[in-house]
Amino acid sequence: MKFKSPPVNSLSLDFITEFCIGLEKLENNRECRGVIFTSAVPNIFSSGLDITEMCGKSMEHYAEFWRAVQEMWLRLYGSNMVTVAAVNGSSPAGGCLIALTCDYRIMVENPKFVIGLNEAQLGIVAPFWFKDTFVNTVGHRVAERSLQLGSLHSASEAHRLGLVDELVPEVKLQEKAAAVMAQWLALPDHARQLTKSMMRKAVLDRLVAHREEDVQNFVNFISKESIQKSLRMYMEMLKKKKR
Ligand SMILES: CCCCC/C=C\C/C=C\CC/C=C/CC(=O)SCCNC(=O)CCNC(=O)[C@H](O)C(C)(C)COP(=O)(O)OP(=O)(O)OC[C@H]1O[C@@H](n2cnc3c(N)ncnc32)[C@H](O)[C@@H]1OP(=O)(O)O
Repeated sequence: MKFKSPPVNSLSLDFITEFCIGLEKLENNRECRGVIFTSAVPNIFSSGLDITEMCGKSMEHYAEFWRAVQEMWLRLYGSNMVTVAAVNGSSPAGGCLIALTCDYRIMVENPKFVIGLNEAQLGIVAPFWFKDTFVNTVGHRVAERSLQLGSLHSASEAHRLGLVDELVPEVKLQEKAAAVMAQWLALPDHARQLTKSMMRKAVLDRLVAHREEDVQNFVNFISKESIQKSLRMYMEMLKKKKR
Protein backbone atom coordinates (compact mmCIF):
# COMPACT_ATOMS: atom_id res chain seq x y z
CA MET A 1 0.00 0.00 0.00
CA LYS A 2 1.58 3.25 -1.15
CA PHE A 3 0.61 6.50 0.54
CA LYS A 4 0.12 9.23 -2.03
CA SER A 5 -1.34 12.37 -0.51
CA PRO A 6 1.06 15.22 -1.29
CA PRO A 7 2.65 17.33 -0.01
CA VAL A 8 3.31 15.33 3.19
CA ASN A 9 0.86 12.38 3.48
CA SER A 10 -0.83 13.98 6.47
CA LEU A 11 -3.50 11.75 7.97
CA SER A 12 -6.68 13.69 7.26
CA LEU A 13 -10.15 12.26 7.92
CA ASP A 14 -10.47 11.45 4.20
CA PHE A 15 -7.06 9.80 4.09
CA ILE A 16 -7.80 7.69 7.18
CA THR A 17 -11.24 6.68 5.89
CA GLU A 18 -9.83 5.56 2.56
CA PHE A 19 -6.96 3.82 4.31
CA CYS A 20 -9.35 1.83 6.57
CA ILE A 21 -11.51 0.81 3.61
CA GLY A 22 -8.44 -0.35 1.68
CA LEU A 23 -7.14 -2.26 4.66
CA GLU A 24 -10.49 -3.95 5.28
CA LYS A 25 -10.62 -5.10 1.64
CA LEU A 26 -7.16 -6.65 1.96
CA GLU A 27 -7.99 -8.20 5.34
CA ASN A 28 -11.10 -9.86 3.84
CA ASN A 29 -9.21 -11.10 0.78
CA ARG A 30 -8.12 -14.65 1.61
CA GLU A 31 -5.40 -14.44 -1.01
CA CYS A 32 -3.74 -11.49 0.69
CA ARG A 33 -1.53 -12.58 3.58
CA GLY A 34 0.64 -9.50 3.98
CA VAL A 35 0.96 -5.78 3.29
CA ILE A 36 3.98 -3.54 2.82
CA PHE A 37 3.31 0.11 3.66
CA THR A 38 5.42 2.73 1.94
CA SER A 39 5.14 6.22 0.49
CA ALA A 40 4.93 7.61 -3.03
CA VAL A 41 5.74 11.11 -1.74
CA PRO A 42 9.49 11.82 -1.88
CA ASN A 43 11.23 12.09 1.50
CA ILE A 44 8.06 11.74 3.59
CA PHE A 45 6.51 8.51 4.87
CA SER A 46 3.72 10.41 6.69
CA SER A 47 3.71 13.72 8.56
CA GLY A 48 1.26 12.30 11.10
CA LEU A 49 -2.25 13.38 11.92
CA ASP A 50 -3.46 16.29 9.85
CA ILE A 51 -3.22 19.18 12.30
CA THR A 52 -5.90 21.14 10.45
CA GLU A 53 -8.39 18.41 11.51
CA MET A 54 -7.62 19.28 15.15
CA CYS A 55 -7.64 23.06 14.85
CA GLY A 56 -10.58 25.47 14.73
CA LYS A 57 -13.23 22.77 14.17
CA SER A 58 -16.36 21.75 16.09
CA MET A 59 -16.46 19.27 18.99
CA GLU A 60 -18.45 16.91 16.71
CA HIS A 61 -15.69 17.06 14.12
CA TYR A 62 -12.98 16.32 16.70
CA ALA A 63 -14.99 13.30 17.92
CA GLU A 64 -15.50 11.97 14.38
CA PHE A 65 -11.83 12.48 13.55
CA TRP A 66 -10.64 10.74 16.72
CA ARG A 67 -12.95 7.74 16.17
CA ALA A 68 -11.39 7.38 12.72
CA VAL A 69 -7.86 7.53 14.18
CA GLN A 70 -8.80 4.87 16.74
CA GLU A 71 -10.31 2.71 13.99
CA MET A 72 -7.15 2.93 11.91
CA TRP A 73 -4.99 1.88 14.85
CA LEU A 74 -7.32 -0.96 15.92
CA ARG A 75 -7.35 -2.37 12.38
CA LEU A 76 -3.61 -2.05 11.89
CA TYR A 77 -2.41 -3.24 15.27
CA GLY A 78 -4.97 -6.06 15.24
CA SER A 79 -4.36 -7.10 11.64
CA ASN A 80 -4.08 -10.82 10.91
CA MET A 81 -1.84 -10.04 7.94
CA VAL A 82 1.93 -9.68 8.07
CA THR A 83 2.58 -5.94 8.06
CA VAL A 84 5.90 -4.40 7.07
CA ALA A 85 6.66 -0.67 7.12
CA ALA A 86 9.11 0.37 4.40
CA VAL A 87 9.83 3.82 5.80
CA ASN A 88 11.20 5.90 2.92
CA GLY A 89 11.01 9.32 4.55
CA SER A 90 10.34 11.25 7.72
CA SER A 91 7.65 9.86 9.94
CA PRO A 92 6.67 12.00 12.92
CA ALA A 93 3.84 11.28 15.41
CA GLY A 94 0.89 9.55 13.69
CA GLY A 95 3.25 8.54 10.87
CA CYS A 96 5.51 6.85 13.40
CA LEU A 97 2.43 5.20 14.93
CA ILE A 98 1.61 3.54 11.61
CA ALA A 99 5.15 2.16 11.44
CA LEU A 100 4.97 1.03 15.09
CA THR A 101 1.81 -1.00 14.46
CA CYS A 102 3.62 -3.08 11.84
CA ASP A 103 5.33 -6.39 12.51
CA TYR A 104 8.64 -5.14 11.08
CA ARG A 105 10.11 -1.74 10.22
CA ILE A 106 12.76 -1.09 7.59
CA MET A 107 13.96 2.49 7.17
CA VAL A 108 16.08 4.19 4.54
CA GLU A 109 19.45 5.14 6.03
CA ASN A 110 19.19 8.83 5.21
CA PRO A 111 20.43 11.12 8.04
CA LYS A 112 17.79 13.70 7.07
CA PHE A 113 14.87 11.35 7.78
CA VAL A 114 13.43 11.46 11.29
CA ILE A 115 10.93 9.30 13.15
CA GLY A 116 9.35 9.43 16.59
CA LEU A 117 6.37 10.44 18.69
CA ASN A 118 6.97 14.19 18.93
CA GLU A 119 3.54 15.15 20.34
CA ALA A 120 5.08 16.83 23.42
CA GLN A 121 6.87 19.29 21.10
CA LEU A 122 3.46 20.44 19.85
CA GLY A 123 2.18 20.87 23.42
CA ILE A 124 -0.09 17.84 23.05
CA VAL A 125 0.02 14.42 24.70
CA ALA A 126 0.35 11.06 22.97
CA PRO A 127 -2.69 9.04 24.11
CA PHE A 128 -2.19 5.85 26.13
CA TRP A 129 -2.53 3.54 23.13
CA PHE A 130 0.18 5.44 21.17
CA LYS A 131 2.34 5.13 24.29
CA ASP A 132 1.54 1.41 24.74
CA THR A 133 2.43 0.67 21.11
CA PHE A 134 5.73 2.53 21.56
CA VAL A 135 6.55 0.75 24.85
CA ASN A 136 5.82 -2.63 23.22
CA THR A 137 8.40 -1.80 20.56
CA VAL A 138 11.29 -0.10 22.38
CA GLY A 139 10.68 -0.84 26.07
CA HIS A 140 9.61 1.40 28.94
CA ARG A 141 12.76 3.46 29.57
CA VAL A 142 13.44 4.43 25.96
CA ALA A 143 9.75 5.20 25.42
CA GLU A 144 9.52 7.30 28.59
CA ARG A 145 12.46 9.51 27.67
CA SER A 146 11.57 9.78 24.03
CA LEU A 147 7.89 10.62 24.73
CA GLN A 148 8.61 13.20 27.43
CA LEU A 149 11.11 14.96 25.17
CA GLY A 150 8.94 14.52 22.08
CA SER A 151 12.09 13.30 20.35
CA LEU A 152 12.37 12.88 16.61
CA HIS A 153 15.18 10.39 16.05
CA SER A 154 17.43 10.18 13.03
CA ALA A 155 17.26 6.88 11.16
CA SER A 156 20.50 5.62 12.73
CA GLU A 157 19.39 6.59 16.24
CA ALA A 158 15.99 4.98 15.67
CA HIS A 159 17.79 1.79 14.67
CA ARG A 160 20.02 1.92 17.75
CA LEU A 161 16.95 2.34 20.00
CA GLY A 162 15.06 -0.52 18.33
CA LEU A 163 12.42 1.82 16.95
CA VAL A 164 13.22 0.47 13.49
CA ASP A 165 14.49 -3.04 12.88
CA GLU A 166 16.77 -2.45 9.92
CA LEU A 167 18.34 0.32 7.84
CA VAL A 168 18.93 0.02 4.12
CA PRO A 169 20.01 2.26 1.25
CA GLU A 170 16.99 3.72 -0.59
CA VAL A 171 17.58 1.57 -3.69
CA LYS A 172 17.41 -1.62 -1.63
CA LEU A 173 14.24 -0.79 0.32
CA GLN A 174 11.61 -2.56 -1.78
CA GLU A 175 13.79 -5.62 -2.33
CA LYS A 176 14.49 -5.87 1.41
CA ALA A 177 10.82 -5.39 2.32
CA ALA A 178 9.84 -8.17 -0.09
CA ALA A 179 12.51 -10.48 1.39
CA VAL A 180 11.28 -9.81 4.94
CA MET A 181 7.70 -10.43 3.86
CA ALA A 182 8.70 -13.75 2.25
CA GLN A 183 10.48 -14.79 5.46
CA TRP A 184 7.41 -14.03 7.63
CA LEU A 185 5.01 -15.65 5.16
CA ALA A 186 7.02 -18.86 5.17
CA LEU A 187 5.41 -19.72 8.52
CA PRO A 188 1.92 -21.20 8.88
CA ASP A 189 -0.56 -18.32 9.20
CA HIS A 190 -2.52 -19.71 12.15
CA ALA A 191 0.53 -20.04 14.44
CA ARG A 192 1.86 -16.62 13.56
CA GLN A 193 -1.57 -14.96 13.85
CA LEU A 194 -2.33 -16.47 17.26
CA THR A 195 1.09 -15.46 18.53
CA LYS A 196 0.64 -11.89 17.25
CA SER A 197 -2.79 -11.68 18.82
CA MET A 198 -1.46 -12.99 22.15
CA MET A 199 1.32 -10.38 22.17
CA ARG A 200 -0.99 -7.44 21.34
CA LYS A 201 -4.32 -8.40 22.92
CA ALA A 202 -3.98 -6.55 26.24
CA VAL A 203 -3.13 -3.27 24.56
CA LEU A 204 -5.91 -3.62 21.95
CA ASP A 205 -8.48 -4.62 24.59
CA ARG A 206 -7.62 -1.56 26.65
CA LEU A 207 -8.66 0.85 23.92
CA VAL A 208 -11.74 -1.20 22.99
CA ALA A 209 -12.86 -1.08 26.64
CA HIS A 210 -12.28 2.68 26.94
CA ARG A 211 -13.02 3.87 23.42
CA GLU A 212 -15.73 6.45 24.13
CA GLU A 213 -13.92 7.72 27.22
CA ASP A 214 -10.83 8.19 25.04
CA VAL A 215 -12.89 10.14 22.49
CA GLN A 216 -14.20 12.42 25.23
CA ASN A 217 -10.68 12.91 26.65
CA PHE A 218 -9.43 13.85 23.21
CA VAL A 219 -12.29 16.27 22.50
CA ASN A 220 -11.96 17.97 25.90
CA PHE A 221 -8.20 18.20 25.58
CA ILE A 222 -7.95 19.38 21.98
CA SER A 223 -10.69 21.99 22.28
CA LYS A 224 -8.99 23.79 25.18
CA GLU A 225 -8.01 27.29 24.08
CA SER A 226 -4.42 26.80 25.32
CA ILE A 227 -4.04 23.65 23.16
CA GLN A 228 -5.64 25.31 20.15
CA LYS A 229 -3.16 28.16 20.56
CA SER A 230 -0.20 25.73 20.68
CA LEU A 231 -1.40 24.01 17.50
CA ARG A 232 -1.89 27.31 15.68
CA MET A 233 1.60 28.44 16.68
CA TYR A 234 3.03 25.11 15.51
CA MET A 235 1.34 25.45 12.10
CA GLU A 236 2.66 29.01 11.86
CA MET A 237 6.14 27.78 12.67
CA LEU A 238 5.90 25.16 9.90
CA LYS A 239 4.84 27.81 7.40
CA LYS A 240 7.55 30.31 8.50
CA LYS A 241 10.24 27.63 8.20
CA LYS A 242 9.57 27.63 4.44
CA ARG A 243 10.04 31.35 3.91
C1 LIG B 1 -4.02 14.22 30.46
C2 LIG B 1 -5.06 14.20 29.42
C3 LIG B 1 -4.53 13.59 28.19
C4 LIG B 1 -5.62 13.44 27.21
C5 LIG B 1 -5.04 12.98 25.93
C6 LIG B 1 -6.08 12.63 25.03
C7 LIG B 1 -5.88 12.61 23.76
C8 LIG B 1 -4.61 13.03 23.12
C9 LIG B 1 -4.63 14.39 22.57
C10 LIG B 1 -4.01 14.70 21.45
C11 LIG B 1 -3.21 13.75 20.66
C12 LIG B 1 -3.17 14.12 19.23
C13 LIG B 1 -2.16 13.31 18.52
C14 LIG B 1 -1.52 13.78 17.47
C15 LIG B 1 -0.51 13.02 16.73
C16 LIG B 1 -0.02 13.69 15.48
O1 LIG B 1 0.24 13.02 14.53
S1 LIG B 1 0.13 15.38 15.46
C17 LIG B 1 0.99 15.77 13.98
C18 LIG B 1 2.46 15.81 14.24
N1 LIG B 1 3.17 16.04 13.02
C19 LIG B 1 4.24 16.81 12.96
O2 LIG B 1 4.68 17.38 13.95
C20 LIG B 1 4.89 16.98 11.62
C21 LIG B 1 4.87 18.39 11.17
N2 LIG B 1 5.46 18.51 9.85
C22 LIG B 1 6.80 18.54 9.65
O3 LIG B 1 7.60 18.41 10.54
C23 LIG B 1 7.24 18.75 8.23
O4 LIG B 1 6.15 19.24 7.49
C24 LIG B 1 7.76 17.47 7.55
C25 LIG B 1 6.78 16.33 7.66
C26 LIG B 1 9.12 17.06 8.15
C27 LIG B 1 7.98 17.77 6.04
O5 LIG B 1 8.80 18.89 5.89
P1 LIG B 1 8.86 19.64 4.48
O6 LIG B 1 9.85 20.75 4.63
O7 LIG B 1 9.07 18.66 3.40
O8 LIG B 1 7.38 20.20 4.25
P2 LIG B 1 6.70 21.48 4.93
O9 LIG B 1 7.04 21.54 6.38
O10 LIG B 1 7.00 22.69 4.11
O11 LIG B 1 5.16 21.09 4.83
C28 LIG B 1 4.44 21.18 3.60
C29 LIG B 1 3.02 21.63 3.89
O12 LIG B 1 2.39 20.61 4.67
C30 LIG B 1 1.88 21.20 5.88
N3 LIG B 1 1.96 20.16 6.94
C31 LIG B 1 3.03 19.50 7.35
N4 LIG B 1 2.71 18.60 8.30
C32 LIG B 1 1.39 18.71 8.49
C33 LIG B 1 0.47 18.02 9.35
N5 LIG B 1 0.83 17.04 10.20
N6 LIG B 1 -0.82 18.40 9.28
C34 LIG B 1 -1.23 19.37 8.44
N7 LIG B 1 -0.39 20.04 7.60
C35 LIG B 1 0.90 19.71 7.63
C36 LIG B 1 2.80 22.37 6.14
O13 LIG B 1 2.21 23.29 6.99
C37 LIG B 1 2.98 22.90 4.74
O14 LIG B 1 1.80 23.60 4.39
P3 LIG B 1 1.87 24.89 3.41
O15 LIG B 1 2.78 25.89 4.09
O16 LIG B 1 0.46 25.36 3.34
O17 LIG B 1 2.42 24.39 2.12
